[in-house]
Amino acid sequence: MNTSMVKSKFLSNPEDIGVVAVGFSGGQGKSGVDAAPSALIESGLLAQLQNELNYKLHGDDKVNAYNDLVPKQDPPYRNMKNPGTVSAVTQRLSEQVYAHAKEGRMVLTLGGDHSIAIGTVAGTAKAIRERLGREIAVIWVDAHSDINTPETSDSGNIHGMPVAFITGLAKEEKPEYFGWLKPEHLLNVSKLVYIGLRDVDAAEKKILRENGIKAFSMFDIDRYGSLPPWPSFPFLVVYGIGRVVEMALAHIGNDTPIHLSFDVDAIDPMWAPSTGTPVRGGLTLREGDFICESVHLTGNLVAVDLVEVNPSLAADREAEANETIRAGCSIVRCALGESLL
Ligand SMILES: NC(=[NH2+])NCCC[C@H](N)C(=O)O
Ligand SMILES: [Mn+2]
Ligand SMILES: [Mn+2]
Repeated sequence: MNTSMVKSKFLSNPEDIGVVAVGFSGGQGKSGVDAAPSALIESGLLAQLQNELNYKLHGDDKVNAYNDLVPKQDPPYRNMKNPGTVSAVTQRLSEQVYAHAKEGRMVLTLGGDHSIAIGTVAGTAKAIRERLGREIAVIWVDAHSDINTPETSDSGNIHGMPVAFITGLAKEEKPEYFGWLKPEHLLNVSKLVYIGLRDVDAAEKKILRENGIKAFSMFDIDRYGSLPPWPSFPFLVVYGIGRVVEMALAHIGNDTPIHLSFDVDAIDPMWAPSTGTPVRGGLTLREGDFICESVHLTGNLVAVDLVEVNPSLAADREAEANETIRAGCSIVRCALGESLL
């Protein structure tokens, strides 16, 4: 870890990162998102964390495929597609994340589709409760709110539901269908904050409203421009992302361990086109990086997920996939402090 970087005060080993590579696509219908971890690693992400940012990496750099966990038959249950597979994989992943977080290290999870956040958040929440007696907060950076319950979802894709499961808004008793989620795995809805939303289903809007969940949409990022502090440039409007991040962090409180779950589709398709559900009008690459840099600066970060990079979804495959992978690498490096001089 370089000297200028901020050591997270909630980690007993802030120089250490537990890496979990999750080659999993079962939370949605498009193949290719399972190839993201190896693409990110091959492009040099882990080597940079090790050699340039000077972190010590733990965990196997081989990608987990979890093939042993896939049930022979996995019919829909409560409208969910691949429910048994996603449940089993996220349960195993929660144990992997927990094991790293219990050691007091930062956990970096490379997905995979966003259903895997059921496992990562569950693992972090449980470890931080046990280690520090504290609740985590989650900053969910995404074009989507991923808070459908099985009943409200139109698609049946579990990558549109992880937030409902980790907050306990979606409940299920059967252990093979997420019933393994216990109170110690769950996130308090008051500790959840979204940034970047722009494609939220009507039923999801209702859930957000009814539960008073803090969310900053793209509209909020545009509208919260602040007045310039420099009298000589009275025409200049300071861009809204700074205020939005400030408000998001204020909502969480500055003494709370943070899990950052970053869906690459939060970034505008101009910079991150290779993803399963792209939505135009998104964050610039700099805004995405800025969110991560700001979270790093808090010194409260305990876990980062990067999800939904799908190298095989690109019109001009080589070029667009490479752009998206570059964007993803940049996001992770910013969260881990590379921007500080
Ligand atoms: N992680 C994602 N990219 N999620 C997209 C979700 C899209 C839609 N709201 C659904 O429920 O299916
Ligand atoms: Mn998304
Ligand atoms: Mn998502």
